[in-house]
Amino acid sequence: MVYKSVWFVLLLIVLIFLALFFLRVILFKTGFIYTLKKLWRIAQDYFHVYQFFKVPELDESFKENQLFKKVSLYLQSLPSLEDSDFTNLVTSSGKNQNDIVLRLDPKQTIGDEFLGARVFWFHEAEQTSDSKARTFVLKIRKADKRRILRPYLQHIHIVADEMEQQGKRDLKLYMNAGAQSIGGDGNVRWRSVPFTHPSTLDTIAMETDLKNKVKSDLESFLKSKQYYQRLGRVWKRSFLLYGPSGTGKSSFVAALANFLNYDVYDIDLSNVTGDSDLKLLLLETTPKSVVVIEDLDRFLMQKKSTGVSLSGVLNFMDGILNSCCAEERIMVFTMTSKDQIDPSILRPSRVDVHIHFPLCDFASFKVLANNYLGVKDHKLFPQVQEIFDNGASLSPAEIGELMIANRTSPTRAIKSVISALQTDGDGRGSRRSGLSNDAEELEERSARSPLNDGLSTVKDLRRLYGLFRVKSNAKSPSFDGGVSPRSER
Ligand SMILES: Nc1ncnc2c1ncn2[C@@H]1O[C@H](COP(=O)(O)OP(=O)(O)OP(=O)(O)O)[C@@H](O)[C@H]1O
Ligand SMILES: [Mg+2]
Repeated sequence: MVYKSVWFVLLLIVLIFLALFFLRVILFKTGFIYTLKKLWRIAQDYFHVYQFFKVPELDESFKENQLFKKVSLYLQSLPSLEDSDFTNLVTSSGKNQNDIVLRLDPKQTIGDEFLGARVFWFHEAEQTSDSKARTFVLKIRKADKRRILRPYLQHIHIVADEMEQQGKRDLKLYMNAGAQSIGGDGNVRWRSVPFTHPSTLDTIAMETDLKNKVKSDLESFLKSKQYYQRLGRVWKRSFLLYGPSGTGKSSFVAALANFLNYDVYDIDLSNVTGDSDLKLLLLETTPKSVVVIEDLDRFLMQKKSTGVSLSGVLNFMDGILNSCCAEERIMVFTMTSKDQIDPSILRPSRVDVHIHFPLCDFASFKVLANNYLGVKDHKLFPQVQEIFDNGASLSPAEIGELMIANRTSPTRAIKSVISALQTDGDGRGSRRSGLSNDAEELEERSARSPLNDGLSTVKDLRRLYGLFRVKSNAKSPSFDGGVSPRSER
């Protein structure tokens, strides 16, 4: 009898173990618990009163809503986005296109916890006449609203700003769309594309001292909000980049934007209808941006019939507008030479820093050789240095193109640069003086052993790319900056 009851107890224990095992499988390996939780939440939601707050992508004047950008960034950081039933995986539109980011699906709702309250986010896409306006909607319990709404929005700002500083924000390049696209529903002054220019301050061939000065100037600018406020000055910094074509002015603008993690607003003055249009363009830029006007000298000298006057440009540079919409902005103006420019453009405080971009010297050549050919030193370097010392020079763009065309062989690349410097490098310090004419060039090319089948001289390049070099002195680069700068004139 005792024997039988022992067997019975053992059987019972085994059965209980089996039952527990299957229960565990059912609960954890299936979605049973998850479904129960979800049903419980739906039941809870049903008995609460909610308020909805919309965050549209564009405001009433079709400007980008900054809060929309921040919410978009903030939602990417939420673990609930990753844990939700489904979400969108998209490749980043930023520099690293291999990055995969999570994006809220239009049919998706995700939750977030803040100060013990639960809030929800979802998307709402409204189809207008010619564009799809996106809106984020925040769903918050009425009982929690008064307590958490403001701190929650502040929290979003802080998290999004931190993510921006860590470079998680995809930069954008804005271009002024021109008169034809202004007016009407959904039309905007600025059109944007992802900004993916790879140029950095490290890849720019520039005197090391000057580069370090630029870096520390930018770093101190970023930290000086209070300082500028105390001085009663607008927190902005203006740069004038001047030098011959192909010396790296545009690449430097891109490098600035990458260094600061700022968007770029590229103003094409020939697309601006008049002074007021120019003002409105500036009004519609956002903080943390580099606003660029390229080839300002060419525009001012051509006096095109765009309606933009010199005073319009001056107002743009430092006018009353700055007080309301130029905070935390870098303004950059590029030109080939300051010689023909109206002195009022260059007056102190209108442009804070003047940077000269000269033709290549030996130091810049070495940076280019390292960047383009991966060569830090080479037996031909002394010969190159001698040619530079004798006064020959080309633009970094011309030297860079020769290096790209011959990149499979550093020796061939350097030889082609030497040959180009001797024939095209202003003729100074080479066997001939003055610029070679085409007959001499042909004669010389037939006598010269072919360095490669492709591009060997700068003339080839100029024919190919239509590069026209403006002659200038290959002086050492200069940096003229400071909060109260001097004009070099
Ligand atoms: N200082 C430099 N360092 C590195 N690369 C350079 C430099 N200057 C020119 N390059 C290379 O040459 C090309 C042309 O340069 P970029 O467009 O920046 O010249 P630019 O001064 O703006 O010319 P332009 O006045 O004609 O607009 C770029 O691809 C860039 O990589
Ligand atoms: Mg340029």
